[in-house]
Amino acid sequence: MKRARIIYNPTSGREVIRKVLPDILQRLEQAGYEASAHATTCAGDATEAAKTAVERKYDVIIAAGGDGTINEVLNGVAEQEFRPKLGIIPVGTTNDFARALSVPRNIHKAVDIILEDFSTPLDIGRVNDQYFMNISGGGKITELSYEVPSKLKTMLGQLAYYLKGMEMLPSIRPTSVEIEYDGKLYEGDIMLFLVSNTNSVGGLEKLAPAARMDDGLFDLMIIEKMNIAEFVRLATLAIQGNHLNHPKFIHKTASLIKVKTEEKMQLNIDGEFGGMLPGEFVNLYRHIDFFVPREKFEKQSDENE
Ligand SMILES: Nc1ncnc2c1ncn2[C@@H]1O[C@H](COP(=O)(O)OP(=O)(O)OP(=O)(O)O)[C@@H](O)[C@H]1O
Repeated sequence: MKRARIIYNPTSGREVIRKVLPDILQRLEQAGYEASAHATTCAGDATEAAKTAVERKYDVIIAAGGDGTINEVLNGVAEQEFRPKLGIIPVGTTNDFARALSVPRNIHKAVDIILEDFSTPLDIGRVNDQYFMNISGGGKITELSYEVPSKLKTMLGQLAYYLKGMEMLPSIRPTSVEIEYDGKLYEGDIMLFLVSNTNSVGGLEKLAPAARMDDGLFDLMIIEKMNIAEFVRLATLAIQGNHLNHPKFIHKTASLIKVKTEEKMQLNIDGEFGGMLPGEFVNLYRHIDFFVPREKFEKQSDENE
Protein backbone atom coordinates (compact mmCIF):
# COMPACT_ATOMS: atom_id res chain seq x y z
CA MET A 1 0.00 0.00 0.00
CA LYS A 2 1.26 3.50 -0.88
CA ARG A 3 1.83 5.89 2.02
CA ALA A 4 1.24 9.63 2.01
CA ARG A 5 2.39 12.15 4.63
CA ILE A 6 0.73 15.55 4.78
CA ILE A 7 2.95 18.27 6.26
CA TYR A 8 0.78 21.30 6.96
CA ASN A 9 1.30 24.70 8.51
CA PRO A 10 -1.67 25.31 10.82
CA THR A 11 -0.89 29.05 10.93
CA SER A 12 -0.67 29.47 7.18
CA GLY A 13 -2.72 32.07 5.30
CA ARG A 14 -6.38 31.30 5.71
CA GLU A 15 -5.92 28.76 8.55
CA VAL A 16 -8.66 26.67 6.96
CA ILE A 17 -6.53 23.58 6.53
CA ARG A 18 -7.29 22.28 10.06
CA LYS A 19 -11.02 22.08 9.37
CA VAL A 20 -10.69 20.16 6.12
CA LEU A 21 -7.83 17.90 7.16
CA PRO A 22 -10.02 14.92 8.25
CA ASP A 23 -11.76 15.06 4.89
CA ILE A 24 -8.45 15.14 2.99
CA LEU A 25 -7.11 12.16 4.97
CA GLN A 26 -10.29 10.26 4.25
CA ARG A 27 -10.12 10.98 0.53
CA LEU A 28 -6.51 9.78 0.42
CA GLU A 29 -7.45 6.59 2.30
CA GLN A 30 -10.35 5.98 -0.09
CA ALA A 31 -7.95 6.36 -2.99
CA GLY A 32 -5.79 3.57 -1.55
CA TYR A 33 -3.21 5.52 0.45
CA GLU A 34 -2.27 4.96 4.06
CA ALA A 35 -2.37 8.62 5.05
CA SER A 36 -1.16 10.60 8.05
CA ALA A 37 -0.44 14.24 8.86
CA HIS A 38 2.09 16.38 10.69
CA ALA A 39 1.28 19.91 11.88
CA THR A 40 4.35 22.14 11.82
CA THR A 41 5.18 23.73 15.15
CA CYS A 42 7.59 26.51 14.18
CA ALA A 43 9.73 27.86 11.35
CA GLY A 44 11.99 25.12 9.99
CA ASP A 45 9.86 22.27 11.31
CA ALA A 46 8.52 21.34 7.85
CA THR A 47 12.11 20.60 6.72
CA GLU A 48 12.66 18.24 9.66
CA ALA A 49 9.25 16.60 9.13
CA ALA A 50 10.05 16.07 5.45
CA LYS A 51 13.45 14.52 6.29
CA THR A 52 11.70 12.14 8.69
CA ALA A 53 9.13 11.23 6.02
CA VAL A 54 12.00 10.47 3.60
CA GLU A 55 13.69 8.25 6.22
CA ARG A 56 10.40 6.45 6.74
CA LYS A 57 10.14 5.91 2.98
CA TYR A 58 6.79 7.61 2.41
CA ASP A 59 5.87 7.43 -1.27
CA VAL A 60 4.24 10.84 -1.28
CA ILE A 61 4.68 14.03 0.75
CA ILE A 62 1.96 16.66 0.53
CA ALA A 63 2.94 20.19 1.53
CA ALA A 64 -0.09 22.17 2.71
CA GLY A 65 0.69 25.83 3.31
CA GLY A 66 2.10 28.81 1.49
CA ASP A 67 5.31 29.07 -0.49
CA GLY A 68 7.28 29.14 2.78
CA THR A 69 6.03 25.70 3.79
CA ILE A 70 6.57 24.23 0.32
CA ASN A 71 10.12 25.60 0.31
CA GLU A 72 10.83 24.05 3.72
CA VAL A 73 9.48 20.66 2.60
CA LEU A 74 11.59 20.91 -0.56
CA ASN A 75 14.67 21.55 1.58
CA GLY A 76 14.01 18.36 3.53
CA VAL A 77 13.69 16.27 0.36
CA ALA A 78 15.97 17.73 -2.32
CA GLU A 79 19.36 16.50 -1.10
CA GLN A 80 18.18 12.97 -0.33
CA GLU A 81 18.85 10.06 -2.61
CA PHE A 82 15.32 8.67 -2.24
CA ARG A 83 12.88 11.48 -3.01
CA PRO A 84 9.14 10.94 -2.52
CA LYS A 85 6.73 12.56 -4.97
CA LEU A 86 5.50 15.96 -3.82
CA GLY A 87 1.92 17.21 -3.81
CA ILE A 88 0.83 20.76 -3.06
CA ILE A 89 -2.21 22.12 -1.25
CA PRO A 90 -1.93 25.92 -1.52
CA VAL A 91 -3.35 27.61 1.57
CA GLY A 92 -0.80 30.41 2.03
CA THR A 93 -0.89 34.13 1.51
CA THR A 94 1.30 33.87 -1.55
CA ASN A 95 0.95 30.71 -3.58
CA ASP A 96 3.26 31.50 -6.46
CA PHE A 97 4.44 27.94 -6.88
CA ALA A 98 0.91 26.53 -7.01
CA ARG A 99 0.10 29.14 -9.64
CA ALA A 100 3.17 28.12 -11.63
CA LEU A 101 2.06 24.48 -11.50
CA SER A 102 -1.59 25.42 -12.25
CA VAL A 103 -2.66 23.75 -9.01
CA PRO A 104 -5.98 25.36 -8.03
CA ARG A 105 -6.39 27.36 -4.82
CA ASN A 106 -9.53 25.45 -3.97
CA ILE A 107 -8.39 22.83 -1.44
CA HIS A 108 -10.57 20.00 -2.73
CA LYS A 109 -9.59 20.64 -6.33
CA ALA A 110 -5.92 20.67 -5.27
CA VAL A 111 -6.47 17.25 -3.66
CA ASP A 112 -8.11 16.07 -6.91
CA ILE A 113 -4.80 16.79 -8.71
CA ILE A 114 -2.96 14.47 -6.28
CA LEU A 115 -5.61 11.77 -6.58
CA GLU A 116 -5.49 11.93 -10.38
CA ASP A 117 -2.00 10.54 -9.85
CA PHE A 118 -0.24 12.32 -12.70
CA SER A 119 3.25 13.53 -11.81
CA THR A 120 6.20 14.91 -13.70
CA PRO A 121 9.83 15.61 -12.73
CA LEU A 122 10.56 19.34 -12.53
CA ASP A 123 13.67 21.48 -12.13
CA ILE A 124 14.51 23.07 -8.83
CA GLY A 125 17.25 25.52 -7.90
CA ARG A 126 20.06 25.31 -5.38
CA VAL A 127 21.90 28.37 -4.17
CA ASN A 128 24.87 27.72 -1.91
CA ASP A 129 23.36 25.01 0.35
CA GLN A 130 19.67 25.93 0.08
CA TYR A 131 17.03 24.85 -2.39
CA PHE A 132 14.28 26.88 -4.05
CA MET A 133 11.41 26.17 -6.39
CA ASN A 134 10.36 29.67 -7.47
CA ILE A 135 12.94 32.37 -7.32
CA SER A 136 16.04 33.69 -5.67
CA GLY A 137 17.60 37.09 -6.01
CA GLY A 138 19.17 40.12 -4.45
CA GLY A 139 18.96 43.90 -4.42
CA LYS A 140 17.45 46.32 -1.99
CA ILE A 141 13.91 45.90 -3.33
CA THR A 142 13.94 42.11 -2.84
CA GLU A 143 14.55 42.68 0.86
CA LEU A 144 11.03 43.97 1.31
CA SER A 145 9.22 40.63 1.22
CA TYR A 146 10.53 39.52 4.59
CA GLU A 147 10.15 42.95 6.14
CA VAL A 148 6.39 42.58 5.79
CA PRO A 149 5.16 41.31 9.17
CA SER A 150 3.34 38.00 8.77
CA LYS A 151 0.17 39.24 10.53
CA LEU A 152 -0.03 42.07 8.04
CA LYS A 153 0.53 39.62 5.20
CA THR A 154 -2.34 37.44 6.36
CA MET A 155 -4.64 40.41 6.70
CA LEU A 156 -3.79 42.21 3.52
CA GLY A 157 -2.29 39.57 1.29
CA GLN A 158 -0.43 40.93 -1.71
CA LEU A 159 -1.42 44.47 -0.85
CA ALA A 160 0.96 44.36 2.12
CA TYR A 161 3.88 43.87 -0.25
CA TYR A 162 2.91 46.82 -2.37
CA LEU A 163 2.42 49.09 0.65
CA LYS A 164 5.78 48.06 2.07
CA GLY A 165 7.32 48.46 -1.38
CA MET A 166 6.13 52.06 -1.62
CA GLU A 167 7.50 52.78 1.82
CA MET A 168 10.88 51.37 0.88
CA LEU A 169 11.24 52.94 -2.56
CA PRO A 170 13.30 55.95 -1.43
CA SER A 171 15.91 53.67 0.18
CA ILE A 172 16.54 51.61 -2.95
CA ARG A 173 20.10 52.10 -4.16
CA PRO A 174 21.97 50.40 -6.99
CA THR A 175 24.69 47.84 -6.22
CA SER A 176 27.76 46.94 -8.23
CA VAL A 177 27.75 43.25 -9.20
CA GLU A 178 29.64 40.65 -11.18
CA ILE A 179 27.40 37.93 -12.60
CA GLU A 180 28.80 34.92 -14.41
CA TYR A 181 26.16 32.92 -16.30
CA ASP A 182 27.15 29.73 -18.11
CA GLY A 183 30.64 31.11 -18.62
CA LYS A 184 29.61 34.60 -19.81
CA LEU A 185 30.13 37.71 -17.72
CA TYR A 186 27.94 40.67 -16.79
CA GLU A 187 29.39 43.54 -14.76
CA GLY A 188 27.47 46.64 -13.77
CA ASP A 189 25.43 48.62 -11.28
CA ILE A 190 22.03 47.07 -10.78
CA MET A 191 18.80 47.63 -8.87
CA LEU A 192 18.17 43.93 -8.52
CA PHE A 193 18.77 40.54 -10.07
CA LEU A 194 16.44 37.56 -10.08
CA VAL A 195 17.15 33.92 -10.78
CA SER A 196 13.81 32.38 -11.62
CA ASN A 197 12.77 28.78 -12.04
CA THR A 198 9.09 29.47 -12.78
CA ASN A 199 7.08 32.11 -14.57
CA SER A 200 5.07 33.06 -11.49
CA VAL A 201 6.89 35.53 -9.31
CA GLY A 202 5.24 37.68 -6.64
CA GLY A 203 2.00 37.54 -8.57
CA LEU A 204 3.71 38.78 -11.76
CA GLU A 205 3.04 35.93 -14.15
CA LYS A 206 4.36 37.89 -17.08
CA LEU A 207 7.79 38.63 -15.63
CA ALA A 208 9.49 35.69 -17.35
CA PRO A 209 6.70 34.47 -19.61
CA ALA A 210 8.77 31.83 -21.39
CA ALA A 211 10.23 30.26 -18.22
CA ARG A 212 9.83 26.50 -18.12
CA MET A 213 10.30 24.16 -15.19
CA ASP A 214 11.59 21.20 -17.13
CA ASP A 215 14.36 22.60 -19.31
CA GLY A 216 17.26 22.69 -16.86
CA LEU A 217 17.52 26.47 -17.24
CA PHE A 218 16.95 29.46 -15.01
CA ASP A 219 15.73 32.80 -16.27
CA LEU A 220 18.25 35.41 -15.14
CA MET A 221 16.73 38.88 -14.97
CA ILE A 222 18.71 42.01 -14.22
CA ILE A 223 17.33 45.50 -13.72
CA GLU A 224 20.10 47.99 -14.26
CA LYS A 225 20.71 51.18 -12.34
CA MET A 226 17.90 53.71 -12.78
CA ASN A 227 16.14 56.42 -10.85
CA ILE A 228 13.06 55.75 -8.75
CA ALA A 229 10.65 57.21 -11.32
CA GLU A 230 12.07 54.94 -14.03
CA PHE A 231 11.91 51.99 -11.64
CA VAL A 232 8.23 52.58 -10.84
CA ARG A 233 7.53 52.85 -14.57
CA LEU A 234 9.35 49.59 -15.29
CA ALA A 235 7.45 47.87 -12.46
CA THR A 236 4.19 49.07 -14.01
CA LEU A 237 5.27 47.76 -17.42
CA ALA A 238 6.20 44.42 -15.79
CA ILE A 239 2.70 44.02 -14.34
CA GLN A 240 1.35 44.27 -17.90
CA GLY A 241 4.11 42.07 -19.32
CA ASN A 242 5.48 44.94 -21.44
CA HIS A 243 8.92 45.17 -19.81
CA LEU A 244 10.86 42.71 -21.96
CA ASN A 245 12.15 45.27 -24.46
CA HIS A 246 13.05 47.88 -21.84
CA PRO A 247 16.71 48.88 -22.43
CA LYS A 248 17.61 48.44 -18.76
CA PHE A 249 15.93 45.06 -18.36
CA ILE A 250 18.33 42.23 -19.17
CA HIS A 251 17.05 38.71 -19.65
CA LYS A 252 19.24 35.61 -20.13
CA THR A 253 18.84 31.89 -19.59
CA ALA A 254 21.52 29.75 -17.92
CA SER A 255 21.91 26.66 -15.78
CA LEU A 256 24.81 27.89 -13.62
CA ILE A 257 24.95 31.45 -12.32
CA LYS A 258 27.53 32.96 -9.95
CA VAL A 259 26.91 36.35 -8.36
CA LYS A 260 29.50 38.45 -6.52
CA THR A 261 29.10 41.91 -5.00
CA GLU A 262 31.59 44.25 -3.42
CA GLU A 263 29.24 45.61 -0.79
CA LYS A 264 27.12 43.36 1.38
CA MET A 265 23.97 42.11 -0.29
CA GLN A 266 21.26 39.89 1.13
CA LEU A 267 19.99 36.91 -0.75
CA ASN A 268 16.28 36.26 -0.99
CA ILE A 269 15.21 32.65 -1.47
CA ASP A 270 11.56 32.00 -2.32
CA GLY A 271 10.52 35.18 -0.51
CA GLU A 272 12.54 34.63 2.67
CA PHE A 273 15.94 35.86 3.84
CA GLY A 274 18.53 33.35 2.61
CA GLY A 275 21.88 34.61 3.92
CA MET A 276 24.40 36.85 2.22
CA LEU A 277 25.95 36.84 -1.26
CA PRO A 278 28.13 35.62 -2.98
CA GLY A 279 25.87 32.96 -4.40
CA GLU A 280 26.26 30.07 -6.79
CA PHE A 281 22.94 29.07 -8.39
CA VAL A 282 22.69 25.58 -9.82
CA ASN A 283 19.68 24.34 -11.77
CA LEU A 284 18.91 20.73 -10.82
CA TYR A 285 17.34 19.31 -13.95
CA ARG A 286 14.02 17.51 -13.38
CA HIS A 287 15.06 16.71 -9.83
CA ILE A 288 11.73 16.22 -8.07
CA ASP A 289 8.47 14.61 -9.13
CA PHE A 290 5.46 16.86 -8.54
CA PHE A 291 1.78 16.07 -8.89
CA VAL A 292 0.47 18.44 -11.53
CA PRO A 293 -2.68 18.85 -13.65
CA ARG A 294 -2.44 16.31 -16.46
CA GLU A 295 -4.00 18.57 -19.15
CA LYS A 296 -1.44 21.31 -18.75
CA PHE A 297 1.72 19.23 -18.47
CA GLU A 298 0.89 16.54 -21.01
CA LYS A 299 0.36 19.30 -23.55
CA GLN A 300 3.74 20.81 -22.62
CA SER A 301 5.60 17.52 -23.04
CA ASP A 302 3.95 17.07 -26.45
CA GLU A 303 5.22 20.52 -27.45
CA ASN A 304 8.72 19.50 -26.32
CA GLU A 305 8.87 16.49 -28.61
N1 LIG B 1 3.32 26.47 13.79
C1 LIG B 1 3.95 27.52 13.26
N2 LIG B 1 3.96 28.72 13.89
C2 LIG B 1 4.55 29.79 13.34
N3 LIG B 1 5.20 29.78 12.15
C3 LIG B 1 5.24 28.62 11.47
C4 LIG B 1 4.62 27.44 11.98
N4 LIG B 1 4.79 26.46 11.09
C5 LIG B 1 5.50 26.99 10.07
N5 LIG B 1 5.78 28.28 10.30
C6 LIG B 1 6.52 29.23 9.43
O1 LIG B 1 5.60 30.04 8.70
C7 LIG B 1 6.21 30.41 7.46
C8 LIG B 1 5.19 30.87 6.45
O2 LIG B 1 4.28 29.87 6.24
P1 LIG B 1 3.53 29.59 4.88
O3 LIG B 1 4.38 29.83 3.74
O4 LIG B 1 2.94 28.24 4.99
O5 LIG B 1 2.28 30.55 4.94
P2 LIG B 1 2.02 32.05 4.66
O6 LIG B 1 2.93 32.93 5.40
O7 LIG B 1 0.58 32.22 4.88
O8 LIG B 1 2.26 32.16 3.14
P3 LIG B 1 3.48 32.65 2.28
O9 LIG B 1 4.77 32.15 2.86
O10 LIG B 1 3.18 32.03 0.98
O11 LIG B 1 3.36 34.13 2.27
C9 LIG B 1 6.95 29.16 7.06
O12 LIG B 1 8.04 29.47 6.24
C10 LIG B 1 7.37 28.54 8.39
O13 LIG B 1 8.73 28.85 8.66
